[in-house]
Amino acid sequence: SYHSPELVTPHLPCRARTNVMFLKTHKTASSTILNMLFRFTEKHNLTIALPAKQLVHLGYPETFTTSFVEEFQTIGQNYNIMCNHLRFNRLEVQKVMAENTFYFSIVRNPVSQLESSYVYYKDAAPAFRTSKDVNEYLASPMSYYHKVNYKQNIYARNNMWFDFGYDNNAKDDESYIQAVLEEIEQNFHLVLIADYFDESMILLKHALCWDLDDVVYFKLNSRKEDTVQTLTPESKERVKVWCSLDWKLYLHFNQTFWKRIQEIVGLEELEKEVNHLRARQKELMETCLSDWRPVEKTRIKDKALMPFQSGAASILSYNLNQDLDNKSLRTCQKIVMPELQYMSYLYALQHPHKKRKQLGFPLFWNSFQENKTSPSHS
Ligand SMILES: Nc1ncnc2c1ncn2[C@@H]1O[C@H](COP(=O)(O)OS(=O)(=O)O)[C@@H](OP(=O)(O)O)[C@H]1O
Repeated sequence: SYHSPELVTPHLPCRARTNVMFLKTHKTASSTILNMLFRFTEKHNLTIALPAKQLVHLGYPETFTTSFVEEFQTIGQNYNIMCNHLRFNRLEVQKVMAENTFYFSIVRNPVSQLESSYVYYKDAAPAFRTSKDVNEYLASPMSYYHKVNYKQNIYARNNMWFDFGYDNNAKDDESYIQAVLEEIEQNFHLVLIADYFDESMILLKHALCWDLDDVVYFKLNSRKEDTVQTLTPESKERVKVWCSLDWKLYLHFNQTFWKRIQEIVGLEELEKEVNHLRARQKELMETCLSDWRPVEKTRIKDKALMPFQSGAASILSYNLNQDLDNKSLRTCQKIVMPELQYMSYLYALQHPHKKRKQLGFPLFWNSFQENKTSPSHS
């Protein structure tokens, strides 16, 4: 039988990794991970590579270059964390991240990923805009997806493949796909699976030598039930053909994911730790939230916690408990804070002399300032 070194020396000491690059793919639970990495950045006082000037992403959908990073000219290859949306390009990313950086990403079953993408990017992608619903789109994608719109249609086909830096319209060729998968294996230490999110968090925790609290999260960017479209069984099969590059990407990394779980964690330990994670999450939700579940935008009391809305999706968020002490309030605010708000908050902290991000949200920054001194703010 297999003897890991842990059996001999029970708690092999390890040090938390603090140089981490996360490739934020689209509609894959990546905002939930970004929030986690933002909190980790603050906890350890790390330097994070944020979008330059008034950018909200690191140049996406353009291929990443260092010019998209705020103050790269002065900070150089000394960033600890990078996790905002970007289209991956190893050589340029390496110029930003410290030598011993841990690279990871996440993929999701393309069937649900595409449906989520369809609703969220309904207005942004011409192929989605001109079709009635996702089933109609999948019945004959080529009648909505045209070459002239390739650039705006990145969300409409093999979007994850595109995010990793590859051609999302490439031919489904076995040796090409193999070569890409091998390259991704080389560039990334770990690829997580959104469909097994809690298991992913435990694997990440082990790989990075982090604490349980570092991977505790509230689900962000989820949709109101009635904006989720139901795929017919035929549509589900069609996604696997229409997005065959993403489908093969997913199949491959789903396999490596479970191999890594067995090597690093073990199934028994995994179950135990997933239960711990869920218990801790529940505990935090009871402390932090006034409504147990996420609520839709019209019911969000603090406008500063309103998530960005897009397409035909109704994106949910949380209402905080009104009587939190200062310390809990700060913890709770951060764990529910939507991407754009948290990004511009960190930007103001790390680049105090630069012009603040103009997000067009109602006095979001002031609202957080007020919250610090007046916990009963609503
Ligand atoms: N923890 C966890 N577990 C499982 N699924 C989760 C989790 N967190 C977010 N989500 C789902 O991920 C979808 C949002 O993805 P992203 O945050 O990557 O979207 S975005 O590209 O940044 O806009 C969105 O999917 P849909 O609800 O299908 O749209 C979220 O519900």
